[in-house]
Amino acid sequence: MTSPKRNKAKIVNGPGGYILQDVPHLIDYLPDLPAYPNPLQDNPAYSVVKQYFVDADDSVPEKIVVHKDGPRGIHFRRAGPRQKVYFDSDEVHACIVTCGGLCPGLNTVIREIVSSLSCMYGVNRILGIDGGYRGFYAKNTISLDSKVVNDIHKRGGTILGTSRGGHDTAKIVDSIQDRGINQVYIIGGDGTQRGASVIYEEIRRRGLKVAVVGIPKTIDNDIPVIDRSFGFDTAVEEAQRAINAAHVEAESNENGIGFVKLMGRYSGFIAMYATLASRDVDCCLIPESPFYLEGEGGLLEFIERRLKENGHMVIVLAEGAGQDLMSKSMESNTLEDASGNKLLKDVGLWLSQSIKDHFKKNKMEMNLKYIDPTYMIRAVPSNASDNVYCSLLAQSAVHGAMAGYTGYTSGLVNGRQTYIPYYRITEKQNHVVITDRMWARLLSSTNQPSFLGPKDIPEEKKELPVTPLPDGEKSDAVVDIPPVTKEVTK
Ligand SMILES: Nc1ncnc2c1ncn2[C@@H]1O[C@H](COP(=O)(O)OP(=O)(O)OP(=O)(O)O)[C@@H](O)[C@H]1O
Ligand SMILES: O=P(O)(O)OC[C@H]1O[C@](O)(CO)[C@@H](O)[C@@H]1O
Ligand SMILES: [Mg+2]
Repeated sequence: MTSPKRNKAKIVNGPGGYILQDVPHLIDYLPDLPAYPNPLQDNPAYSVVKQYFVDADDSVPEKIVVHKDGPRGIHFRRAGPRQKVYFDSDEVHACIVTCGGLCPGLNTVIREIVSSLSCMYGVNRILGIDGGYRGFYAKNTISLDSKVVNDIHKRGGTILGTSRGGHDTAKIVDSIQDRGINQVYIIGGDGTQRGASVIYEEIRRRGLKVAVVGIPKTIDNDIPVIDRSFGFDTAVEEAQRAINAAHVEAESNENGIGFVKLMGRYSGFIAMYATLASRDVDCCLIPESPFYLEGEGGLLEFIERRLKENGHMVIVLAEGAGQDLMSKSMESNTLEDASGNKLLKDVGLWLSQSIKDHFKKNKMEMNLKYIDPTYMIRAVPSNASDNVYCSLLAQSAVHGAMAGYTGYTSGLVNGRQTYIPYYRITEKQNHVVITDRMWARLLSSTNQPSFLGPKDIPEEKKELPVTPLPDGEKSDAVVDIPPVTKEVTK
């Protein structure tokens, strides 16, 4: 096996095309750090477990569908407790920060980081950073212990507060250094993980013994590599309530249309899964699948047809869908939020109005009810399945930091907890792949048009006799994990 160059991607190659995309360790740049036996070995809860510690060589494959003669492919380091730790419990001074938009489960992750540090590793100095990255240098900190966080998983939001913008690397690392913090847990989406990566680089440049750990958060499920993000199940489940209401309204009115807008700036996962779960949805519109309004095969023609057939219909729309269509008919929008994310226009209002105008013009009766539950969905506490997921994620994050790993995001890959190097998390976004089977499943469930002409389907898709393994995209592997949803009666 060969080792990588310092400070670059840590890649380990093995036989049969095995590749480990490893994460940094504090001893990569502080080679003389002492190690200690893991205090968990004396923890009565684990005394009965046969093999509690993770084997140093354990790794998890990125793709589990393989061809018999194919290479073994990319692997990630398996998360979990190690025999040796690189922090003495008394020496640990940890902090937790939450950044970006809200997401169900944030409080559960905070609670479990605190519990894991204090109950498993006997750590008693844990700080909460108030209000996102800028809280490191512009606000006071909050002391966290098991008592303070005891009930927080039952609440939505984040007890620490969050924000966009305000990432000043030098000021943040100065604050970490001045306060003597040596473990930094950063919970947030793609932007946050980019910020975490820069913080890690600066800490390494300064030669500090500080572990920087990311925990991926995104209600949109737009973070690549991982199976799904925490809070996503809850969001899909909560979306059912809005879709149910839309269905009731649509059914009770002549030519009723129930129209629901869900979150999903660039990725339509919530809309796709909420549609599949509900079975009441006639049409799902997501950013990845362009559509058009007028003419043969267009959305308006489909709506007319469905109303004639059924007398009512339900449409689910992700907020990022149809933005190009809207900007053709409105002034273009260059506004950004404090983090530099483009601010979207309300496609729901625009599309509802376009549908209303069309029916008015054609003198057809139609009753459209527009429901926008987006912030209500984001603000709920996480459901049972997400609570378990958040807890395991947080425990894995803590085990990794205690074992001296740094510069990684803790994440679930093919059902296993792993440590993923930042560059894999930040290099691209996870999108619904509309030429994959999952989107086809949705189309066959709603019977909506694909809005794709033959020219839009790549040549190789039409001709290949066998399915190639997806290359860069997580594709089926990402989307095949069904969210836990409440049963919905039609
Ligand atoms: N390239 C970057 N370098 C450093 N910091 C960044 C970068 N991109 C974003 N950040 C910081 O990360 C924080 C969160 O970013 P952002 O608002 O984009 O949300 P996010 O983490 O992507 O979450 P979500 O999109 O799910 O709401 C902000 O404080 C922002 O300043
Ligand atoms: O909280 P804000 O800034 O309004 O952000 C809303 C955006 O955040 C997200 O929920 C992602 O966190 C997107 O789905 C949505 O577009
Ligand atoms: Mg983001």
